[in-house]
Amino acid sequence: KTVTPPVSPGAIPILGHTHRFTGLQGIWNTLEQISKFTLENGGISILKICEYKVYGTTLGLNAEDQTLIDKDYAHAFELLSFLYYERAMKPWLHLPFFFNRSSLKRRQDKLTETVRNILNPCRVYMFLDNTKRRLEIKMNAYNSDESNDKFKPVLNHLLYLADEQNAFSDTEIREHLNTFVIASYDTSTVTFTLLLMMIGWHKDVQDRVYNEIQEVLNHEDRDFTKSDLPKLVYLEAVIKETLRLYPTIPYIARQVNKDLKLGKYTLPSGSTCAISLHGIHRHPMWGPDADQFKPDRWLDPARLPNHPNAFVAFGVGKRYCIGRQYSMMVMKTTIGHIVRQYHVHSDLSKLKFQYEVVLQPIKGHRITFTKR
Ligand code: HEM
Repeated sequence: KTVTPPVSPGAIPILGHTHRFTGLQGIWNTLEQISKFTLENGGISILKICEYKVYGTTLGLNAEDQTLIDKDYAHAFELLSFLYYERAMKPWLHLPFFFNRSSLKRRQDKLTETVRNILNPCRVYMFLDNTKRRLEIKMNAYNSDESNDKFKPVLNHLLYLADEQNAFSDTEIREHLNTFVIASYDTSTVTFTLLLMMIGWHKDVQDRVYNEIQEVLNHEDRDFTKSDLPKLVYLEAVIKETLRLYPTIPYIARQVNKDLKLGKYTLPSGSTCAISLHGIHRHPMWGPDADQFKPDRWLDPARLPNHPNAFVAFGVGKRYCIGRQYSMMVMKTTIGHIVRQYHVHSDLSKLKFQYEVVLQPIKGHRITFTKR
């Protein structure tokens, strides 16, 4: 489904997280390009931007390259995530006996196969200029100066380690790439959408974000540098508060490997345990205003719960999100660029979600930009 809202003069409609994979083509490296494209076409999908970031950083693909993993790969992932949710909602399918005989299992196997075949390292090799040549050129450029800041896609690292140190098989490379893509694109998209919704609705918050950015950049028209990002303290508080109220992954799961006593209950060894991150973030330890959006709480340690796992939007323990730091940088930079140039508008009262593996805004997530 491609949803294209009407363009009203002076306003730039951005489709929040509309139906994924809208079929729009194009890459937007800068907001100028985004807004130009938006105005010409009536709307863009935030997902498309995040998708580009993910494919770019994971695989090093540019605009032309992306055709390799366009609709089939993306669509298969989307459906897989939905099937996972469908199984979770049907307790009888939790039992392997029923699940293995179900049409859901057959669909899952087929989609898994699609994903496997598309992101086959051999095909990625071929795609990167038909041979490894381009990859080698890239790697030489990177290796010649370790201290430079040049961007290295994950794929380059993996292939390099595989070739030079025999560290990974093709299958392992493929599985790692899949993990990166699936763990990063939808989470980033939804978080980005929610952030825009929050600052679009809370004008006072948006003004403070804007003022902080102007101060950190010294009112100069320049890009952010690495050293600017830690200074965006209020913006970080806004990001955390958004993720606290709406953890993009509302539940995580763990396998219980020995009987675990919790109060008067025992979780038996071998069972799978779902942990509600949403529940932890709304727990009374956050105070009577746990349900309210108050970024200021992050600026005063005395207002935060005295528990190391009170904020778990990026998970907890050994399987904690490895993209956390990166995500914070991306969110700060992207929101920073948008707020510098645009007023953001949204209507939070109409926002509706659906629980899937990643929380899905399904209604009321229209975001509008007007030029400052
Ligand atoms: C705002 C964006 C993101 C959120 C909210 C998020 C959240 C999470 C959560 C809740 C987990 C599960 C941790 C657990 O089970 O305890 C996770 C795992 C993971 N995330 Fe993220 N994530 C985000 C972005 C990213 C990005 C951009 C990447 C890649 C660069 C990434 C890579 C991963 C990987 C590889 C795992 C699996 C780690 C493991 O099982 O050891 N994530 N993430």
